[in-house]
This record gives sequence, structure tokens and C-alpha cells, in this order.
Amino acid sequence: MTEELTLALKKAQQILADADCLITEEQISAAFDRMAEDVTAELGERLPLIFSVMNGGLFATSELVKRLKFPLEMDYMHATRYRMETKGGELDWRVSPQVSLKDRYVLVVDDILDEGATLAAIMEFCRAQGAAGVYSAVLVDKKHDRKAFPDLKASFTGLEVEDRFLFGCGMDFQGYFRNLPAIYAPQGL
Ligand SMILES: O=P(O)(O)OC[C@H]1O[C@H](OP(=O)(O)OP(=O)(O)O)[C@H](O)[C@@H]1O
Ligand SMILES: Nc1nc2[nH]cnc2c(=O)[nH]1
Repeated sequence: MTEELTLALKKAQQILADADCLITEEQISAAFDRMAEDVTAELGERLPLIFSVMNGGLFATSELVKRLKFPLEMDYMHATRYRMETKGGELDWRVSPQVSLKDRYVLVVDDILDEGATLAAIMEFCRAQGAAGVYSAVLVDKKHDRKAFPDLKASFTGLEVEDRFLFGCGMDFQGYFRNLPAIYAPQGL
């Protein structure tokens, strides 16, 4: 490995060693079980189109769909507004859905609803495309009063979490740790 990569590895290892685990793997798994039950009750007979919001939504989508035992279709979209930062900026639409949403029941899956600007824009886009019903599922909803509009909620929420910068379960810290099966907050953030 290059010296640069070795340094990056050591730094990342230290961040993880110092981080607080806020939600355990067992709690995450139980949350996905509950969400899957609720999604099945609502969409099990609707042949839904499930969209993963890349990159953060990949983990949650995988965990959710493997618990859904009914016919559905999967696709993805890519919108980002945090990039390598811990504060959100303008929403950058990188990939729009490539399939028709007209008359379809759509479920948008993401890792986190924080301020909600990302999800709100995606939901509006899906409605404008003529979807018959637009639903959202997020693994975590961050508790604070900075939502894009009051009472903004996902249709299906796994867990509520305190107002700290999070990583794990799809969420990255400086590009790392999306793979971790539990949720952490770095020291000091
Ligand atoms: O509720 P908001 O404040 O809008 O934030 C939530 C969004 O932020 C993260 O994406 P990010 O922009 O970091 O892109 P990524 O998924 O590629 O990491 C996350 O995956 C959500 O899509
Ligand atoms: N990794 C990460 N991405 C986010 N996007 C919005 N909030 C967060 C957060 O707490 N962590």
C-alpha cells in the first residue's frame, strides 16, 4: 500500500475505535424486520417499484428487500447533497430513474432522513412522473427541529436517533464505513 493509503487506514481505524456505538446490529436487524412487515402490509399486493437512493440507500435497500417475500421491481437513483462533508448543501441529481413511474406504486429507500431535503425532492420528482402512490422508507430519522418542513416523516421509519453525525448502515464518514452493520457517531461530532 502507498504511504498515503496506510495513513488513511490508520486514521479511519482510530475514528472507529474512538466512536460511540448508538445503535447495535441487533437493534438494526429488528428495525428492518418491523419495516418489512409494515411495507408488506401496505405494498404486498401493489407490484411496487423500489428505488434505492445511492449511495447511502444501498445497504438499507438490500436489508429491506431480502425481507420482502412478494413480487416487486428494483431500480436506483442517485442524489447527493453531503458528499464528503458533515453538512448538507445543494442537491446534486446524478442519476434519475430510467424506468417509467407512471401509474406505479413507488417506494424510495434511503439510509437516513436528516433535514429531509433529499427525500422531499425525490418524492416530489416521483409524484411529478405520474406515480399512483409514492412511499418512502428510511432506516433512521434524526431527531431535531431543522427538517425541510415541519412534521416531515418517511412513510416507514426504522428508528429515531439522536442529533449527531452518524456512520454505518450505508452512512459514510469521509467515504468510509458504509459497510458497518451498526450505527456509530464519531467522537466530538
Ligand atoms: O435528509 P437530508 O439532510 O437531505 O440528508 C439525507 C441524505 O444524506 C445522505 O446522502 P448524501 O448526500 O450524503 O449522499 P450519499 O448517499 O452518496 O452519501 C443520505 O444517504 C440521504 O440521502
Ligand atoms: N453519513 C451521514 N450522512 C448523512 N446525511 C445526512 N445526515 C447524515 C449523517 O448523520 N451521516
